[in-house]
Amino acid sequence: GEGNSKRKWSLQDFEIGKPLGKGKFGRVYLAREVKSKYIVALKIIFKEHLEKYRIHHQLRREMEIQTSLRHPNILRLYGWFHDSERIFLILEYAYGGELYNELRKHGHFSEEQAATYIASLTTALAYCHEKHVIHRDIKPENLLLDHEGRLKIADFGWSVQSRSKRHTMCGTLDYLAPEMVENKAHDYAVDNWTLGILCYEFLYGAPPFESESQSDTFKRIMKVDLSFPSSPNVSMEARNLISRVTICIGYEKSWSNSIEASCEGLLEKALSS
Ligand SMILES: COc1ccc(C(=O)Nc2ccccc2)cc1NC(=O)CCSc1ncnc(N)c1Br
Repeated sequence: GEGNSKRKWSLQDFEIGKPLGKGKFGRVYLAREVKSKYIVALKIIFKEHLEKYRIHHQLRREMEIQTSLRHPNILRLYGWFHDSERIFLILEYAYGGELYNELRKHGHFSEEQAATYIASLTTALAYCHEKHVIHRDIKPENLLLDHEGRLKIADFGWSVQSRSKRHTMCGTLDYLAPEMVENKAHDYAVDNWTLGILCYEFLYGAPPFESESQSDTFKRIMKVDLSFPSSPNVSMEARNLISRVTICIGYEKSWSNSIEASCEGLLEKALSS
C-alpha cells in the first residue's frame, strides 16, 4: 500500500491506552495502531485551546518542522489528523518515559551517563541548527528515553524556524550592524547555553542558578553566577565544559559553532578519559 506517512489517519485506526502525561496544550495517551499493532503516543490537542492561545499557526509551523526532522535523538512525529474539535499528533512512543524521573530517582547522573546524554543532545541540536530550527525549550521534562535508554528530545511546543534573514547573512558579516550580528549569535546560542545548564543539572542534580525567588534566579543568570559544590565530586574537565559553554555565551556571546566545536572536543576528552 501507499507509504505510511502519506495515508489519512483517523481515530478509528487506534486503540487508546493509559494516559502518559500532559504535554503542552494537550494530554498524551499510549495507543496502538489497530492493523499493524504498532505502539505510539497519541497527543490530543483541543482546537478551541489553540484558538484561545492563538497558536494554531505555531502548530502548523511545528508540523512542517517536525516532518523534516529525522534524528535518532529527536522524538518522531509520524503524522497527524483531526476531527471537529481535536487535533491528534501521532508520536513515537518513548518506552523509558521522562529523563526527569531518572534524574530524580538517582539524584544526579555519573559523569559517563551525563556525557552520553549531553553528547546526544549536542548532536541533536547541531542537527536542528543546521536545519535552522531552534528548540528554545530544552529542559529535563522535555527529554524522554527510549527502550534502550537513548535520549529523545520531545515537545517542540516552542520551537521556531530561525528567520529567513539568515540566508542573506551567510555571505559576509562585515557590513552587518552589531545588533544583527548579535542576533545571529543569539539565535543558536540560546540552545547551547541550555546544554551547559543541563550538564550542570545532570551532574549536581539541580540547575546552577536555582534560587528561592524568580528574581534571584534571573539576577544569578545575568551575572552567570556559577558555583560548583564540593559534593558530588565532579571532574575539572566537566566543570571546565560547563563554564566554557555558559560563561562564554553569557559574556562573550561567541559563535555557536565555535562553542559546539569546543563542546564536542571537550566531550570527546571527557568520554575518552
Ligand atoms: C515530537 O514530539 C512532539 C512534537 C510536537 C509536540 C507539540 O505538542 N507541538 C505543539 C503543540 C501545540 C502548539 C504548537 C506545537 C509535542 C511533541 N511531543 C510530546 O508532547 C511528548 C509527549 S509525552 C510522551 N511522548 C512519547 N513517549 C512518552 N513516553 C511520553 Br511521556
